[in-house]
Amino acid sequence: FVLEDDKRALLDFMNNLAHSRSLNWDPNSTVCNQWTGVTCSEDGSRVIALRLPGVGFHGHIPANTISRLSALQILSLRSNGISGPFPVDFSNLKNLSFLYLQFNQFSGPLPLDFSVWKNLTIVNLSNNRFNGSIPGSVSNLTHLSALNLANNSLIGQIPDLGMHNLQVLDLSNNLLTGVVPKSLHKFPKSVFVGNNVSMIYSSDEVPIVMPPHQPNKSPRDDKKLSDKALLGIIVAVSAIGFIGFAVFWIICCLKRNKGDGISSKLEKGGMSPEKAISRTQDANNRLVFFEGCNYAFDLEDLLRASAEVLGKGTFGMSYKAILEDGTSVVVKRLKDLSVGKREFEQQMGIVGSIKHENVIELRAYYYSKDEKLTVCEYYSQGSVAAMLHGHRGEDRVTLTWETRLRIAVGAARGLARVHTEAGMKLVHGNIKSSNIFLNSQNDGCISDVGLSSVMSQIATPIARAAGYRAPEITDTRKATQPSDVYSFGVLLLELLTAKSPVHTTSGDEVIHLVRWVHSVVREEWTGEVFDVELLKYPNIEEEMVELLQIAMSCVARAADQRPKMTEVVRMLEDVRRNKEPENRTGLPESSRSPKPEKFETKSSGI
Ligand SMILES: Nc1ncnc2c1ncn2[C@@H]1O[C@H](COP(=O)(O)OP(=O)(O)OP(=O)(O)O)[C@@H](O)[C@H]1O
Repeated sequence: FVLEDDKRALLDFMNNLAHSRSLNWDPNSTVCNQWTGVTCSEDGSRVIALRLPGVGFHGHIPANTISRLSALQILSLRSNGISGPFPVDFSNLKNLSFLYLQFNQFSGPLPLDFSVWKNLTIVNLSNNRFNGSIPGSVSNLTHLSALNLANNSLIGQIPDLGMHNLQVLDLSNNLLTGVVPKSLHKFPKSVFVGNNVSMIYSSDEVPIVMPPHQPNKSPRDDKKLSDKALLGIIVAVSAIGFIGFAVFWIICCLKRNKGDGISSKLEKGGMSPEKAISRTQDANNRLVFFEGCNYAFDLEDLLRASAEVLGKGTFGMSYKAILEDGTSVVVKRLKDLSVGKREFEQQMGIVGSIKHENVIELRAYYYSKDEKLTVCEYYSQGSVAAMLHGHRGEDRVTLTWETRLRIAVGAARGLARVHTEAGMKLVHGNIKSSNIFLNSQNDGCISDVGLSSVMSQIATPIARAAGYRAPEITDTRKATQPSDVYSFGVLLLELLTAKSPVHTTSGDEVIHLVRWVHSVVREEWTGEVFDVELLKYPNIEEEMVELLQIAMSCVARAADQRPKMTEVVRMLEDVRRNKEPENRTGLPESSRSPKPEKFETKSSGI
């Protein structure tokens, strides 16, 4: 077997199973490093893990596809809509250790002979429509540490699953009958709840009958229930599910030893475990992905991903989450939305449709009563704010003039693109250096598009945000395209001066960057404005002055005197064009704006 065979098996699988989100499995690219959800062995010779949760697969798993990946150790097809029987040919996957098929629509009996998978460690087949009995062969799996068969329609007696390593078990909400084997009495009662089984305790020999089975509820059934009853059921099922899931995932996380999950981080943020889990259990509240998103994850992935707090922003906490397949994403937890679900979805729909190299793509969002999340890619170089104002020690990398120009031009192009959306009406509303990142070409790109208009008014303006706000803006939700231009002008000043929009001097004097630049320029000490770090670059003075002029036109006090973003892009490209021979916009030489003879500012009245 060689990797080429595995590649063909994967392509056969993808091409023969319908899926609603596209996978970046280009036959001409390298399987091991580029294909979403695929992990290879260290020597790159075989595929050892396939993780494709939440890809929108539906239909039966095509025969003789995945089963050809004979070196496969991890298979995760969770949270799809896969139907049909458990694939018989999976018995060829002799090295399988982790099998996650939960939240699908598999039906029919479980495989009779589990002993073919000698290495199986974690099996999760919960939330499907499996029926028939639990095969006794499961007890031959000596490595098995977690088995979740909850929320199926399994019948018959529970076999003696007293394997030494089994630490997590969930058989709840099936149609099981009879007496729970003694070897399983070490597990909590919640493991068996929702069946018709009894437990005989050796101490008093009194049978305890477990509550009867509650059939799985589909969203269609839910409609028949009153809101109160529904709430009750959700809370009850959630609480039961939580215990099983929590223990199950704790084991997984401990095994992977990857640190705190985002779920716990969210809970620390003030949400009760029941509420947190009711989110994961509610099939209607799925992450909404945008077209072209190659990510293969679902809410469950996010909640259990290893997470790190990035910081608290104006609209809530941001977390970096590392998913099962190693992808890093940023999850922003939005607090205090000012709009309802429909308006939020509409706005996210507009933002998610923007595909531009200078706009950080919104990959997915999530909306429920308790939680509103947005998901975008993680930019490892950090924000422009961190680059400009972060650690100034010896190991600090200074932003070169070339980089600053690339940031300015890129961010301007991104913002100009945003302004063309929603019938030329979309507003960013929160342009600032902590929302600007560097893309793979080291060009600036902007994040947090369109959030300000769906969030509540910020009661007490945060000083760092206030420095970017146009003078006419009193309500943060009512930002306009001209006010975005003002904020962009402040960003340009920040790039030129390396000073924060509002900062204090050593004598505790509060300095407002725009006013300070105005006063310095008015006194004709223009040279004093620029970051001292820039002075080491030869022959850039003229360009710096040009950039300063553009910045000053953007921060004009009167909104109608500010240029449009398309104009700003053109002016910035002209500055850059002087550095590069190639013509970036294709504009003829004659249409470029003339270079200033002498630095002049438009009267801004500040
Ligand atoms: N996509 C991303 N990649 C890397 N870091 C990010 C990303 N998005 C946000 N961050 C970082 O996470 C931290 C918190 O971001 P967040 O956007 O919540 O707050 P902010 O930018 O400080 O303020 P605001 O909410 O007003 O935008 C910031 O340091 C920000 O630079």
